[in-house]
Amino acid sequence: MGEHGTGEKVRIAIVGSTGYGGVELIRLLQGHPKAVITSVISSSSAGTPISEGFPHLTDIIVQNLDGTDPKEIAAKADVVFTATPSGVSSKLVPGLLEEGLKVIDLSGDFRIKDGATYEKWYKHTAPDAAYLEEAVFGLCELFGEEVAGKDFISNPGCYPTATLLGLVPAISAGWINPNSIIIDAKSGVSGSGRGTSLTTHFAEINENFKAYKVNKHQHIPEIEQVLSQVAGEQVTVTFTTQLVPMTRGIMSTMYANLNGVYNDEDFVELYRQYYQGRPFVRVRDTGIWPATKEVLGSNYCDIGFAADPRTGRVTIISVIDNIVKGAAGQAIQNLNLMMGWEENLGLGYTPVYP
Ligand SMILES: NC(=O)C1=CN([C@@H]2O[C@H](COP(=O)(O)OP(=O)(O)OC[C@H]3O[C@@H](n4cnc5c(N)ncnc54)[C@H](OP(=O)(O)O)[C@@H]3O)[C@@H](O)[C@H]2O)C=CC1
Ligand SMILES: CC(=O)N[C@@H](CCC(=O)OP(=O)(O)O)C(=O)O
Repeated sequence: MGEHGTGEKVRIAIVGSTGYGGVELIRLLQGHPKAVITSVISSSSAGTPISEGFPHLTDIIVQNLDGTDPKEIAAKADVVFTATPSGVSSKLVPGLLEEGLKVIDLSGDFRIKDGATYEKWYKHTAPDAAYLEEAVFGLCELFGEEVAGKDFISNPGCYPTATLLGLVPAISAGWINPNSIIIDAKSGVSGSGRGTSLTTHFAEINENFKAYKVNKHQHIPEIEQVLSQVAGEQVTVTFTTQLVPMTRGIMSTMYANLNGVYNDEDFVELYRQYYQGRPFVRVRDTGIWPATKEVLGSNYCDIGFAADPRTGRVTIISVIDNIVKGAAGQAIQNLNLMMGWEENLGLGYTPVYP
């Protein structure tokens, strides 16, 4: 067993390794100095080489895909990432935990602490309350200390990651009215996973820009849960999601009423202080707003501001790569924190540009 401290690598299994999140976990973990992938898992293609479906992994991952039996996974791995759809993770994870595996789940199944709220937004049966309680919500920059030493982490959603990193410092400081927040968020199409659908096929998305799930998106309760905790009062937000014709990237543009007179420099200073020592949040100088390409392929979240004394509002712009900081990268950041390693171990990717 490759435990921390023995000099051996920690053995990793990836369930859902044939999806976008799983394939990105493979890419990023290949360069991790303390972890080694020992099992890539598929519920539909077990027994075949992963390079059959993903030729870019030829000569990189040579073993065949394994099946989903928890005992077999536990025989090969110490930590398992479940990069599986919501409604699937809730059924898989309990068996994996029972086998003594450490689990990092990428789905929305264990993020919402109240089962009834989860069922309302996700339309799936909620996991048992004991698992919801055990799961640590792994938004690393906010709850990293709670992740250390734990066995079960629920990785945050892509939109909530960009949005919460953009809003929490200003709410914590009392600079904005938490119940005035409007979030206008855009995502590349990979955010909806590898499966094809009418909304995401080329002719529908190319040279197009469309809103979806307006006021009904399943990430609303996740965002409100954390903002309410930080604000110390019930917070509700207006949240609009839009698909843009690009592969990766999320831009979350947030508007809120200011509680006082603050300028751009004040915001830059507040956020730099808040995220001091956190390697993956970069706060832009005034007047320089982030773009999705500036974080592409990396675990960075870049944030910029425009405070407007004329309207009494601030605009906060936050960008991430949805599959890295919004999924696989943050999941590895959680692995690092869970194991007591440096937060940025194996994650020092420079953004791909252009
Ligand atoms: N894409 C993104 O940007 C983000 C995704 N997420 C979340 O991460 C998770 C994975 O997303 P993503 O990779 O995009 O999704 P994909 O649809 O691309 O992949 C999901 C994978 O899950 C596997 N799967 C499906 N059913 C089962 C099952 N019953 N048992 C085991 N495995 C199963 C499938 O592989 P197979 O058929 O081979 O088993 C499939 O490849 C989801 O919960 C998603 O919401 C979170 C943040 C961002
Ligand atoms: C572009 C796009 O379609 N994105 C997806 C993100 C889904 C996701 O990540 O789902 P959970 O976090 O809830 O598991 C969506 O908006 O539903």
